[in-house]
Amino acid sequence: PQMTAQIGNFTFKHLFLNASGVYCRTKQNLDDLLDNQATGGIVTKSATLRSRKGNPNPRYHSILNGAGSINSMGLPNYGLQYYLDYLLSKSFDKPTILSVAGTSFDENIELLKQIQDSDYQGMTELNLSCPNVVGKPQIAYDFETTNKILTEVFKFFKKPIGVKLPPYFDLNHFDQIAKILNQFPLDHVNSINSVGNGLWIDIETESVVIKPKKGFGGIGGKMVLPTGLANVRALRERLKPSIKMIGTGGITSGKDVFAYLLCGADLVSVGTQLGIESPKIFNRLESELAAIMVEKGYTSVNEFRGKLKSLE
Ligand SMILES: O=C(O)c1[nH]c(=O)[nH]c(=O)c1Cl
Repeated sequence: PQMTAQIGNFTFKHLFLNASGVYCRTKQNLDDLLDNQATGGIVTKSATLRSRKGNPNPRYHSILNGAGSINSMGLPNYGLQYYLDYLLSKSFDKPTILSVAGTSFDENIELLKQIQDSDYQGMTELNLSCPNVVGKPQIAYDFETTNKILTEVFKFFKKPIGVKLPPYFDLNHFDQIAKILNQFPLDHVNSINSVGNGLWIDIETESVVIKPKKGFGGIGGKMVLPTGLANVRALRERLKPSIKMIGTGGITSGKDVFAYLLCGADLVSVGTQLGIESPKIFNRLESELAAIMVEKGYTSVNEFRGKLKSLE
């Protein structure tokens, strides 16, 4: 069955991406993802201008035997130049998405200016939703600042760009963020990032399980699937068709991928479960999705993408 997607001028021959931050910090990670035949493209760890060590360990913990994850990594990455060098070091047979996350308004602008002035011709994703930089709010929860940043960006940035959003939990917030995003020539929206500032406790030790922020961190994995589905569905219904959708959050099976496609996702990305299973997960997800499509008599994802039924 035909499982492909298009974002702007980029054709994805497979529907699967890594979620930024998982299995994508090093050039070796990115090559492993690239070499996997079931990945449609690759996404880098969000880059800052300079290399960052990130928050102190322990900063990641698996919850309830892999039902979820909590992380407060703190944006550890090798800096924009490292990822640009990698992306300019060879030609790629799949689309690449360079994720960036400045820790200030000015850093976000400078990151994008350097990408605009570089020879990089792939896709860029502005991460507006990192929940783990101590003292910094998630930009996309501040609608005015989000509008201000995107207004400034589109004065000079002419290459393909999308945004990574945090989960919203209020229908009016979906209305507000969609109204802002619809004003800009965005290629895509990627929803959701981790559910910010959860807390996990070890009953034995009567302690939190990660060190940064007194144990508070972003929640990912299966337990955030309902939130991810809702955000993709709500944003798809509100965003103009030219803004394509990457569905992220809690994918562990072909059924979850099918659900995201029904909500309108063009592509999906996998984080927590990728960290557990390594890139071979993409082969499993693709064959599970194909089996569901065959069983239902679908020959192309276009026959059911975005066609989630309500109960009339
Ligand atoms: O702590 C992190 O590095 C991190 N962790 C997340 O769960 N989402 C993000 O966007 C980032 Cl930037």
